[in-house]
Amino acid sequence: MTASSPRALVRPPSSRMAEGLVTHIERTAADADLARRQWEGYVAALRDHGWETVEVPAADDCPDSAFVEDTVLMYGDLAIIALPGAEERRPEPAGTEAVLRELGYEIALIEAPGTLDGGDVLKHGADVWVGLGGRTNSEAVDQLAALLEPRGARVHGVPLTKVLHLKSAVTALPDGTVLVHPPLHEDSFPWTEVLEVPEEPGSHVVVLDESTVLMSTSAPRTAQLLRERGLQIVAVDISEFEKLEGCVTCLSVRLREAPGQPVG
Ligand SMILES: NC(=O)NCCC[C@H](N)C(=O)O
Repeated sequence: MTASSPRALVRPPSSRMAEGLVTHIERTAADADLARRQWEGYVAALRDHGWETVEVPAADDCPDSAFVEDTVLMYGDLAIIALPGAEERRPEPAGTEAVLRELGYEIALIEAPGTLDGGDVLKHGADVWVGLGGRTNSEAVDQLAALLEPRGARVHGVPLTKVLHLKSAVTALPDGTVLVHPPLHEDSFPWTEVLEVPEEPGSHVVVLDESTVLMSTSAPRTAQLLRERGLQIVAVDISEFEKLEGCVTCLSVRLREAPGQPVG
């Protein structure tokens, strides 16, 4: 990998992943062995597109620990370690924090009574939108504002009623267009550049580069829609993680600037 290769944190799934939390969907039996193979396929897709992956050690006693996105919010060379909204997930961020300290990132901690899951944070440019649902609260938004506004960010709370996390409902294309599946639209959504997608998983993309996005194989009509807009689509099967209310963004954390490197 070159010094400028994009990097992402990933975390192997727990053998107990089928015991993970579900909130807005019915529980269906997940296959942990298949989940492991799907996770390996997801990591391979990142690597096949030039990404370096950095593994956070597995936490087998934490069923939801593959959803590493929820444990941290990255902002340049600052890593803001989450305080998960669900008690069951509170042990997870320690492993992420240790890896990021080792890599030399500046570390800040969300502190009680603030709670935050990283899946509630959507960034584009200087804007940082934070979902206010069952996991992230307004005290955490205040803490993020105190940490990020001095760095030029604009932090906005976005109340949620229909989904687990903000990025369960919306993510952004490389050009900033926000994808939303209409039944999950909230009156609180502030975006004007919006593309409606025909499938719920269709609103979840990981931006691999300016013309390529990774998404789930469970959104084929959305994939076609995005291809017609000129995007390359990398589709991965994450069915077992979707059974635990996960999506493609949950399984990785993009590490932008390595400490000490010029801000890219
Ligand atoms: N960023 C995300 O959307 N993470 C998905 C977390 C799913 C997990 N079963 C949970 O309920 O916390």
